Amino acid sequence: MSNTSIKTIAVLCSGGDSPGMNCAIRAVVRTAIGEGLNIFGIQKGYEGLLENNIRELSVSSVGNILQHGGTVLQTSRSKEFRTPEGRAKAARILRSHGIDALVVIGGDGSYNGAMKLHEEHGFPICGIPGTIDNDISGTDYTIGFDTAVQNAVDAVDKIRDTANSHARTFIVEVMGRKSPAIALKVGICTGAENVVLPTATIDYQKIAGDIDRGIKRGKTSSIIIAAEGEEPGIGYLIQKSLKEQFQLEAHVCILGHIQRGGNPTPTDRLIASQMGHCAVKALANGEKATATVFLQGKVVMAPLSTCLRKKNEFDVSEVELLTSLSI
Ligand SMILES: Nc1ncnc2c1ncn2[C@@H]1O[C@H](COP(=O)(O)OP(=O)(O)O)[C@@H](O)[C@H]1O
Ligand SMILES: O=P(O)(O)OC[C@H]1O[C@](O)(COP(=O)(O)O)[C@@H](O)[C@@H]1O
Ligand SMILES: [Mg+2]
Repeated sequence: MSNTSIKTIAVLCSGGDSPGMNCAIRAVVRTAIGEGLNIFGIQKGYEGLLENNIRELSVSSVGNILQHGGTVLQTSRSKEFRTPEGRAKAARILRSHGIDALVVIGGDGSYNGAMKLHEEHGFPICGIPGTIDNDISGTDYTIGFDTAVQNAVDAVDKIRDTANSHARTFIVEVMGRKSPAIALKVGICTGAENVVLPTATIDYQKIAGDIDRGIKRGKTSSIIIAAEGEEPGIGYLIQKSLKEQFQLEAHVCILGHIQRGGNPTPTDRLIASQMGHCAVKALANGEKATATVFLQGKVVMAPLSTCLRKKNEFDVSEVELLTSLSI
């Protein structure tokens, strides 16, 4: 049972959806009810909150959802919530339902919004990291990353089949904005000849040299994994440069949103369930501004303030691994 004055919690998803969000929602709802709390679902993230799109949830509202990708609560990106006036309106709407704490499932942007809501209006907040990009500071893992990598690896394996049959080079563009995480992991797991990361300058000479060396030693295909960067389409720029500078022909495949859908992997289901459970326990225990994080293989709590930064650093040893295995 809750040992604070908190009686009613609400949960929302915000930013890009990610597979496993439904597992987190289910865990939040069922843990809250187990703690004797009322639990509300806010539809469509901060935008839905500002439209008062809120309903009470029950144990059965979240039945039969954990195996599905996407989010039953839906999600959004909201300009209005970025303004102090928007957040004041959100606070008024939350209070009108008797809601006294909020669980936000989302990425670094959603966390920054939640932190402001806490600082400006005193709402206790607990964040659950949900984004395929694995780019939130303070946590080794964000829900959906494993499924997105799995989806991309499946796709690249298929591309490899046709690339081999025609002796072709493919540039496969993966999601992740400024985060190198998906590109690097997919590159290692598919035996890519090269990975182009969002923060690095592109070394076309090296890419062309690697492809040429591979062909000379009898390789029948080459795959370059490119992280999309701020906007999709970098694959076509790489294609153009390889053609113009080295007369090298390459095909482009942008995997896009296919990476973000589909049934969550067991890893995502497990971590999301643990995080949803811990988030409610933390609020029920009187925590004011925390987030669930995954550190050293365990779900634990951390101050929300340590999770507000977008993470785009990567482990150099992973690049070394990829490079040394793709000779
Ligand atoms: N600095 C901020 N201040 C207030 N709200 C923000 C801020 N950054 C993001 N948000 C809110 O969070 C939403 C989701 O952020 P976004 O960066 O798109 O996704 P993610 O949370 O997945 O990183 C935004 O549409 C906006 O409403
Ligand atoms: O949904 P949109 O607007 O197409 O955004 C695509 C972006 O969303 C993501 O899938 C996830 O981003 P967030 O989780 O930070 O919102 C990125 O990998 C991708 O660049
Ligand atoms: Mg983000």
